[in-house]
Amino acid sequence: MKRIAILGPSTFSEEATRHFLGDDKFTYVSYKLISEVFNATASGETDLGVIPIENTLEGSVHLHVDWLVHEVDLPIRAEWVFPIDMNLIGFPHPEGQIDADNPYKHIRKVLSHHVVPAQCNRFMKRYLRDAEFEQVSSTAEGVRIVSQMKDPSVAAIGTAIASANYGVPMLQREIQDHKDNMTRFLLVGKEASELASSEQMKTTILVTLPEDYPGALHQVLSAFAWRRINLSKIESKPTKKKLGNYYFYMDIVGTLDSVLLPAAIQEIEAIGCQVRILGCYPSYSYHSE
Ligand SMILES: O=C(O)C(=O)Cc1ccccc1
Repeated sequence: MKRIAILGPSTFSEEATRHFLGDDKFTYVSYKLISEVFNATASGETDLGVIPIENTLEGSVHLHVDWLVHEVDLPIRAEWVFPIDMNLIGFPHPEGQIDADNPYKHIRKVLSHHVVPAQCNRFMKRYLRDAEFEQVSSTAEGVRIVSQMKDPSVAAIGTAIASANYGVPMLQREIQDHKDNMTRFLLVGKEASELASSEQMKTTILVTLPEDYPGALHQVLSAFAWRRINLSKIESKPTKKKLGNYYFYMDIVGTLDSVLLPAAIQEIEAIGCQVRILGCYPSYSYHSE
């Protein structure tokens, strides 16, 4: 059985991965830090790794994109999108509600993963105004700490599974700003995975433009445009080598097995762009069970 590294246990990554890949074909190996997920997969300790990469409200998880681009050489093998329901998890105040307007007034500190506050902004402004946010390595780690502290003034935001597994009560379900809060996950690994094919294939490339070439980005985009190749994402990111130097991270709808996409890539290389292919992989959309 293939081994898959995930941030976990009882995280959104685990929920999303079990939903898509099931429980019988893979062994899931939990790591506390996302850097450990990358390193385990790069060193061969696991065959594959799962990385949360982008959220509807927050956009890219920059730290994870940086790891993928700068720290490891792990091709993308699949992607899927999963709805994320954030939950407030903690102990109620022993004397009951201390403020008539706010049942969570007793909470002074909230622990969670760093991408969480942007997804629960409205709820936190309304009910957790006096609470300090403390970043921990995963949502489940926050719930684990709360379970040990048993202090009602410290709560966490995480999965329903973490609440059940760590025995910390669910104070309020679905506190995310938008009902359709989605996160995109990537499966990465050195070896091709034997996953079910998807009708939608995607290719991710990084493009560095030649310096002093006016209109280079326009030419890159037109190489895709006139072939009617769709880009589903384009983001500029610093190269980290020199201030003001950027590369473009592009998700392209299409496969390298086609005629058109390799031709477009050749065309942009011909104008002096550097192209690195991060992966060509099936993209799965979400279907509720
Ligand atoms: O900490 C987790 O539960 C994760 O899997 C990372 C994460 C956090 C918030 C939304 C999606 C993924």
